[in-house]
Amino acid sequence: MGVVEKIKEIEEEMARTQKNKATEYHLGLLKAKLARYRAQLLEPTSKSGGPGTGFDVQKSGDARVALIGFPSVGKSTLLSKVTHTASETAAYEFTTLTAIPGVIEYKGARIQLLDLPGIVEGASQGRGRGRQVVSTAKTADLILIMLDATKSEEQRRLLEIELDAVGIRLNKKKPDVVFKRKTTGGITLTATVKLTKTDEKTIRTILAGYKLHNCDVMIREDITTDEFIDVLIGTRKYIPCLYVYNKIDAIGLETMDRLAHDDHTVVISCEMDLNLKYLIDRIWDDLGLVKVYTKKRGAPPDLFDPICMRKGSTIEDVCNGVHRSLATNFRYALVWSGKSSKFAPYAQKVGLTHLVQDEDVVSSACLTHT
Ligand SMILES: Nc1nc2c(ncn2[C@@H]2O[C@H](COP(=O)(O)OP(=O)(O)OP(=O)(O)O)[C@@H](O)[C@H]2O)c(=O)[nH]1
Ligand SMILES: [K+]
Ligand SMILES: [Mg+2]
Repeated sequence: MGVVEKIKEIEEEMARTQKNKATEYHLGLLKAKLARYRAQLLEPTSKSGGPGTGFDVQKSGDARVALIGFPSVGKSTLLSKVTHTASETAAYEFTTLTAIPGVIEYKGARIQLLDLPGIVEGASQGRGRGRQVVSTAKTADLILIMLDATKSEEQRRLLEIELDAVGIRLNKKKPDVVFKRKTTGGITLTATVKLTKTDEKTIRTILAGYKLHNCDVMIREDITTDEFIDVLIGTRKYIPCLYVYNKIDAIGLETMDRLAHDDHTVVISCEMDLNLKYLIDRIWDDLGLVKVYTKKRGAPPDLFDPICMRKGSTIEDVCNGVHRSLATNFRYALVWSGKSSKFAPYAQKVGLTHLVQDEDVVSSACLTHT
C-alpha cells in the first residue's frame, strides 16, 4: 500500500471514530501516524523535481511574498499591476503554468512577489502542479491567499487545508514547548499551565508512537494535541498570511464591507485599481519590515536611499548592510528617532545590539571605519 492510501485509511478511521474522552488517546495515536505519513509524502526524492520540490526561482530582494489561490482569481493580473513584470492573464483556468517573480518597490524595500499556477483541491496530495506550488509557498515570508470575492466562502477553507497538509501554519506562533531528546533517563514531562485541550496520557502515547523514550518536555502554553505533534515533527513553517479578496467590483457593497472587516483580510479589484496601494502597505506591515536612513557626520541624512531591514534587526545588521567591515571596526552608533531613541530629537549613543525601528536615522560617523 502506498503512502497516499495509508493516509486515506487513517483519515477514514478518524472520521469513523467518535470524539470523546475514551477515544481521545486512540485519536492522538492516529494523528501522530497521519503526521508521519504526510511528512514522508513531502520528503524530496533523489530525483530532482520530485515531490516536495518547489519551483526553481531564486529568492531576491528583502522578502518573498507568494500568491496562492484557485485558478482565475486574478493572481497574474495583480502581479502585472503592482510590478514591472507582465504575467499572462486570461479568462480560462491554468493560464499560468510556472512561477513568475516580480518586484514590488516600496519604501526602499524590494519585495519579491511570486505569481504561481492556480491550485485545486487535493493539491497537497500531488494533484496537478499543486504540490510544487504549496512547496514553493513554504519558502515565502508572507503568503497571499487570493480569493474571488464573487465565489463562495468555502474556497478559503479549502486552501487552508492544502497549506496545512504540507506543514504550513498560517498566522500562528510556534507553540511554546521546550522539547529535548536525551539518550537515557526516561521521559520528564512538565506543564507550567493547565492543559485543557490535551492531556498527559495522550502526550505520552504520542511520544511512545514516535519511539521517544528519553526526553524532556516542558509545555508552557495550553496547546492542542495537533500542536504537540507539530513540535515533535519540528519542520513546521509558521508563516504570516493575508487573505486578499479580488474582483470586489463585481459584488455588492454589503458583502464587501463584511469581508473588509475580517482579520488579516484586504479587499481589492485589480481590474478597477481599487485598494492596491493599501494592499502593498499591508504587505509591508505584515512582513515586519523597517527602513533605516544612514547619515554621514556633519551631513543631513540620506533620505533617498534607506536600508531595508527586518523588524528585530540591530545596529550590527545595519552595519553589515552597509559594509561587511563596519561591524568589526565598530565603536558606537548615533540614532535619531521619535520611536526607538528615548532622547529624541537628540541622538542616542548605542551599541551593536541596539534594536533599530522604522524611520530611524543612524549616524554613519561611527559606521565609517577609522
Ligand atoms: N471583474 C474582475 N475581473 C478580474 C479582476 N482581476 C482579474 N480579473 C479577470 O479574471 C480572469 C483571470 O485572471 P488571471 O490574472 O489570469 O487569474 P489567475 O489567478 O492568474 O489564473 P491562473 O493563472 O489561470 O490560475 C481574467 O479574465 C481577468 O481579466 C477584477 O478585479 N475584477
Ligand atoms: K486565468
Ligand atoms: Mg495566472
